[in-house]
Amino acid sequence: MVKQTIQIFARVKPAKRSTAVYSVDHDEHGSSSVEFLVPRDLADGFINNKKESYRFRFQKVFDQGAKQEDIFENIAKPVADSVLAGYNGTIFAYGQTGSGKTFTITGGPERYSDRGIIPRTLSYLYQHFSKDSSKVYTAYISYLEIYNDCGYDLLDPRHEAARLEDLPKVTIMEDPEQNIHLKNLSIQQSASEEEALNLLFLGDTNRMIAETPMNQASTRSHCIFTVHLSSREPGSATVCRSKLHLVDLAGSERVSKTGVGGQLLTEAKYINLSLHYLEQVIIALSEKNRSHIPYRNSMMTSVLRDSLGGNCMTTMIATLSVDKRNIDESISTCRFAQRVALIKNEALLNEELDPALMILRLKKEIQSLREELAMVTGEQRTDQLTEDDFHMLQEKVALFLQDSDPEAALDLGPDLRKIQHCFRLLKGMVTEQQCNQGRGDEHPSSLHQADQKDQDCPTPMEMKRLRELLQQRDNEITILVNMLKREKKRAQDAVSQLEFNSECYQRESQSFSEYSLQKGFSQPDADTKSVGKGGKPTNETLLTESESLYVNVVLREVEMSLGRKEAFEIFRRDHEDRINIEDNKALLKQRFAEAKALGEQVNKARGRVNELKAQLEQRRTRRAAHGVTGGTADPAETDPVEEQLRAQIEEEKKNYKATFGRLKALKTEIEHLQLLLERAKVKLQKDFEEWWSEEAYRLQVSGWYKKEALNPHHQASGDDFIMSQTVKMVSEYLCMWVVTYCIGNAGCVIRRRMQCAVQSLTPGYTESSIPLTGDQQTDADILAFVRARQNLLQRTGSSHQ
Ligand SMILES: Nc1ncnc2c1ncn2[C@@H]1O[C@H](COP(=O)(O)OP(=O)(O)OP(=O)(O)O)[C@@H](O)[C@H]1O
Repeated sequence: MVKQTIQIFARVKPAKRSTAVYSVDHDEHGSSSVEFLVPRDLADGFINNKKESYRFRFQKVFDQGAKQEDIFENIAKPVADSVLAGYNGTIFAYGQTGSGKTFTITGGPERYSDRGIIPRTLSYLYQHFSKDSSKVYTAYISYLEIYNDCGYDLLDPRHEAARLEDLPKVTIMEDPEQNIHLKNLSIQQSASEEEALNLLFLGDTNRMIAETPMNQASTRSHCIFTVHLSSREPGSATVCRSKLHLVDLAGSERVSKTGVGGQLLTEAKYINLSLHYLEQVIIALSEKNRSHIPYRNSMMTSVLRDSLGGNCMTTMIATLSVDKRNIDESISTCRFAQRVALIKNEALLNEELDPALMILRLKKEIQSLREELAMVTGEQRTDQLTEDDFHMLQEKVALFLQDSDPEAALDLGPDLRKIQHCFRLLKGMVTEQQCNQGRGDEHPSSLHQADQKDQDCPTPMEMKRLRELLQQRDNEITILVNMLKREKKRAQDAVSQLEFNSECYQRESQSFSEYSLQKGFSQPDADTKSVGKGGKPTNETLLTESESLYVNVVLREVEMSLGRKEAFEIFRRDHEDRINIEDNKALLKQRFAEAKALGEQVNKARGRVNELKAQLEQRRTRRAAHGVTGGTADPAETDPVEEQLRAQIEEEKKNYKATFGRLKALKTEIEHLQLLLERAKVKLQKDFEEWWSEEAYRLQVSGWYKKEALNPHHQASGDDFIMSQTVKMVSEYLCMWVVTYCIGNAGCVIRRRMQCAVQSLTPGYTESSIPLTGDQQTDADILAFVRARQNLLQRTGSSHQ
């Protein structure tokens, strides 16, 4: 058992504005402290008015310049090591909103170097798994979000289709030993770093998708990313199980400071309540002689029960913002950390005997003892083996070769005939493999076969792994092909939808004019029929209005669909993340080129090794032949040429290994960049959808407004009404186009342009009342369009009279 207090660290977020006066000191024992100096006039609220200096001690304080790598090396790596050794570990980030919790735990969305604790820890764990061949490791992952004290599974694939509230809630169950179990939380196996990162990406994307302006889940929810690890030595029945929780808590600011109401206030209360319960648990734990710890008050404290005062090595990172206006919250965060530092945890090595493995082992032992006995007592059989026996033995040998367990045995019973047959089978396989290797030597790409013939020919375990890798790649290809097919279909659908919409538009315009002719709007007495006394519309007028509204809606949909694609292009161009996306794309391209160059280097090194090996082989054969034909050279004597060739081979091998290592690291970076780009794409799409529906709504409202304003035309002439409404609609449609095409070049915010367009269509506007963008070219375009529109209106008006 390891007794340890919770380790506390602080990280200061780089400040953009003027900062408060603070300093960070490191002492000779390796710990450090942060001191805030608060001038009297700034000290308000809960801060003691008389005190001006606040000093807090931490294991280490990371000032503004600290890199993500430093944070991982100093904070996360020791915890990951203890998790690998079989202890539970937790790292949680605590601090006010925007102080850098997510940046520290998950990382920034822009650069590869901004990867946070989770991706770096995953990388570290999987590297360890591949290096340590003394144990068999298995990793599972879960990702829980706690929002308004309800739990949600971030790895639930239904996230994309459903709202957060509609998803099944994760609930807490307790067994008689008071162990916590989470119902509805999936735990997914992850065989590689790539799979684990994909799960992290899936969870983060789900979290982002569930966000709405009213539900900024990332700020208001707690997230717990957990790696469930189990390890055992091959053949051993003792399993070591440990858990690593990486926790991003919700913002810790006080409700009064957030200045929110309604739904946000409810959320803020929940957050504060759960953080308040966390504080209560921490106070209770730091008090001596407290028997009851109120873990059950909130879901978060229940889930983290082991991490707080239990069987866990826990580390807290206090994230601090040193902007002047945030200083009180930073002091409050530090105070909280000081209390946390008093909590003692007792971490146990989580070893247990797996009963199933134990039974299996004992069964095997009994069986082999029986076989031994049969051999000793001479119970041998002499009749011939049947075809079925041969078949069964072949299968057994195949299974035996595939088994990754080095202690696996061929279970043949006390039957010499079977044992001998299996030996024959194995001999046949080895001979065949040697023949293949001989052939493979001639091929430059068979480095491993040729190069490591005598040292490291692939073991059955490696073969199995390669086979699985192949299978996985096949699956990935299938998924990608399906995705491509889907995308292609979607593109085709979009084109046919576009064609359909323009047809619709033409048809509707046509039917609209036919309809208006039928309804007699072009006849001079039409208005007397449709308008009742006092100018009030009769039922017939109302019917006409609802019909025209229908046409109006169709036209709007048409114009939206037609403009959507172009609008998306412009939206994308103007989006705040564009520069990052472009940078990442460029970086990805560069990395691909680097990877290609490294791949070529690897291949060259491989080729050179094979060439040198062939020379070595030739040299040996020549020397041997020379010895046989009675030459003078002594075969036992060392040959300097051979020595040199060997040295060159070693050198090339080193070169090959180093380049291959670099290529592998580059692959991880490329995969990460691809994930960053994918996430940026999802965000862009989501932002666009929001903006687009806002604009659609705005246009709808403006349509209603104009229809109301056009009501006097109903009374004057139905024909005028139809004409002017059609003109308005068509011009609005044109406006959308002009706005998206012409003005787009100016690079101004598209929202503003749409507002200009909508405002220019409202009755009673003048040229001078049109809001302009400030860009000369753009403003000239807007004014030219508005004038053209006025001319069109006047011309259609006069030709009508
Ligand atoms: N150490 C840092 N270096 C550079 N940028 C940082 C750092 N810490 C935070 N940021 C940036 O500050 C912004 C806010 O950080 P982050 O989202 O991590 O805060 P948070 O505490 O998780 O907030 P919330 O409670 O809303 O989730 C982000 O844009 C992030 O990239």
